[in-house]
Amino acid sequence: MTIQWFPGHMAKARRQVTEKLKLVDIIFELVDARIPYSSRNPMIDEIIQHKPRLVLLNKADMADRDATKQWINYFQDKGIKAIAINSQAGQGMKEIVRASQEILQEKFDRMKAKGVKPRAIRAMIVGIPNAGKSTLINRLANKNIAKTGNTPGVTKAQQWIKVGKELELLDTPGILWPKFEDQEVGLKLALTGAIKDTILNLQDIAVYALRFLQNKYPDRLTERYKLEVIPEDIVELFDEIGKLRGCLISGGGIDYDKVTDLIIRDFRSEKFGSITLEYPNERLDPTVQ
Ligand SMILES: Nc1nc2c(ncn2[C@@H]2O[C@H](COP(=O)(O)OP(=O)(O)OP(=O)(O)O)[C@@H](O)[C@H]2O)c(=O)[nH]1
Repeated sequence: MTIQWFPGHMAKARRQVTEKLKLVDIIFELVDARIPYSSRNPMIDEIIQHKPRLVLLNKADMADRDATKQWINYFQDKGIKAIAINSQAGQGMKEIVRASQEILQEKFDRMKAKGVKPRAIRAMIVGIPNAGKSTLINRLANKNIAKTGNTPGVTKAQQWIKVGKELELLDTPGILWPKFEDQEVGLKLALTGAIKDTILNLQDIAVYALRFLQNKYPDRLTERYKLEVIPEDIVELFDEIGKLRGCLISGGGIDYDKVTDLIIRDFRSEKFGSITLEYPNERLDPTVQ
């Protein structure tokens, strides 16, 4: 699915989330653990207002463990609970329920004191395209998708998925737009697959990946392509990888398109290992001192 975020789309996406806010106790904000800053919706705080939230650092299996810990602390410092999960393998699912209960403990205690009958926590997942929303919903539903009846009192019928006795999840997630504030954010989104390749120049994405590896993980780059040295010059680096990998055009020159595809594919399929593309201490968020 190609999503083009025009102002009208953004307004609609926002309205859809806003409409459902009143139905839930908590928002599960799903972000990509490799780019927790760039994969957050820039207006999320404004959109969800004071609704309790749990940040889920998804695809933690593809991210650097130490970086993920730093991100959890970063959110904690902002007063937001965050946990690392792997929706594909179903890791962290119990933790989601536990963390939600912890966050909502006071609210539910108050309800109990007022004599309100105990009920399951109601939640909704929001996130940018490709963050893993459907994968997480399927995991939490655990194949036994037990759609409950419509919630009375709302004009449009809502379907809820029961997750054990403790949690009910809206079956349609809120899709929000990513940040488009600068080129680097765009490159990170493209490299991790959050935006369609056609939006950005593929070679720019591959160059970004190579530069990142050159700086942060030279050993992994050397090891993957069996490089003797890593040329500083990016064209030379493309040439070297092309030669070693046989990415050649018929006359014998380097086929840069092939090298480009190779690098992007290798990154996405974790041939360079688990990698986080941004750290909280890089002062990415202008609102953070
Ligand atoms: N390695 C890994 N891959 C994941 C994880 N969660 C989701 N994926 C993969 O990420 C891709 C996107 O997942 P989806 O569940 O389709 O994402 P979505 O947010 O529903 O995407 P849209 O429908 O575009 O909004 C799929 O290829 C999933 O298999 C995870 O925790 N680890």
